[in-house]
Amino acid sequence: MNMATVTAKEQLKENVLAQNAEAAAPAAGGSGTIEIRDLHKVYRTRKSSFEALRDIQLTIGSNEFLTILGPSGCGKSTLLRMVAGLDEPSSGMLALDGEEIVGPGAERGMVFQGYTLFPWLTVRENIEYGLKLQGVPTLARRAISNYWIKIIRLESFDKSYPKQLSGGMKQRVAIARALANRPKVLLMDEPFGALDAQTKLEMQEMLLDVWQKEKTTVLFITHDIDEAIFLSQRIVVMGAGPGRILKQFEVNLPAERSPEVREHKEFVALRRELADLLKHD
Ligand SMILES: Nc1ncnc2c1ncn2[C@@H]1O[C@H](COP(=O)(O)OP(=O)(O)OP(=O)(O)O)[C@@H](O)[C@H]1O
Repeated sequence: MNMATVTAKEQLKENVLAQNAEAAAPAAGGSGTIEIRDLHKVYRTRKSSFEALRDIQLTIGSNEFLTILGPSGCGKSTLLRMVAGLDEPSSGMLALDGEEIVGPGAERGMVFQGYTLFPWLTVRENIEYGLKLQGVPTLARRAISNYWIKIIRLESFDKSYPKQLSGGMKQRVAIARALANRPKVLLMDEPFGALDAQTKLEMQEMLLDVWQKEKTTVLFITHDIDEAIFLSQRIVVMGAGPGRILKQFEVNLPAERSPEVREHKEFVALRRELADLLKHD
């Protein structure tokens, strides 16, 4: 076989893989709009009850990057768990594209702070996991995982197991695994909280890059003011006792955010305003 034939064959294989990737990955479709109305959450035990969330009203638009910022214990994770369908409201309603959320669903991908990869699966197998469950054929799964492995720049780690990866690498795989299923909504609970400062900044840039390509609605949780401003289009600040929305801020910074944006006067002013608000709550 001469070189030209080999190259043509490889090209053909690439083309088939690419077509499969497009065909197999369900289009993100729908809009990914989340509506939260009159939401209350009370945790009850036999002896006591604790009001974790009071009167939450929030709409998160299609493809919006919205961050919930607030101190420890203000109910951020409780709220996210309800959007994920992992917990039920005591009263009120949550809906995705007009359909009430009554449990978990593939159209909502999740990334947590703790590394939740399957330790017995390789990087590639972790990314392909959800696709396999959905019955996506092998060739198409391979094409999709190739795409994601490239985006998260782990080409030489596709056969590695989670224990062989750094914290940042594991979180990149977790993001790829969630997005490989093409969810309408990506729910992220302090996903970079356990990373060192430099890795955290790199991950924030990677996430913005991916979000701009994928056009998914992102609901992100953090208690890091700079992280919230750098990533978001809108920031919702929550306070504790009981957990409630204090104030919302539009982030009027350019969509393309380079690290220098942190010196922007809008950024600096918003940082000050948010810090004041959190300090006085
Ligand atoms: N299953 C539960 N039973 C009883 N109380 C709970 C339960 N889960 C959470 N809480 C309480 O509800 C409040 C909100 O918790 P939540 O984890 O949502 O806060 P958070 O803002 O995400 O905090 P952190 O930033 O520390 O993760 C806390 O006071 C917590 O103790």
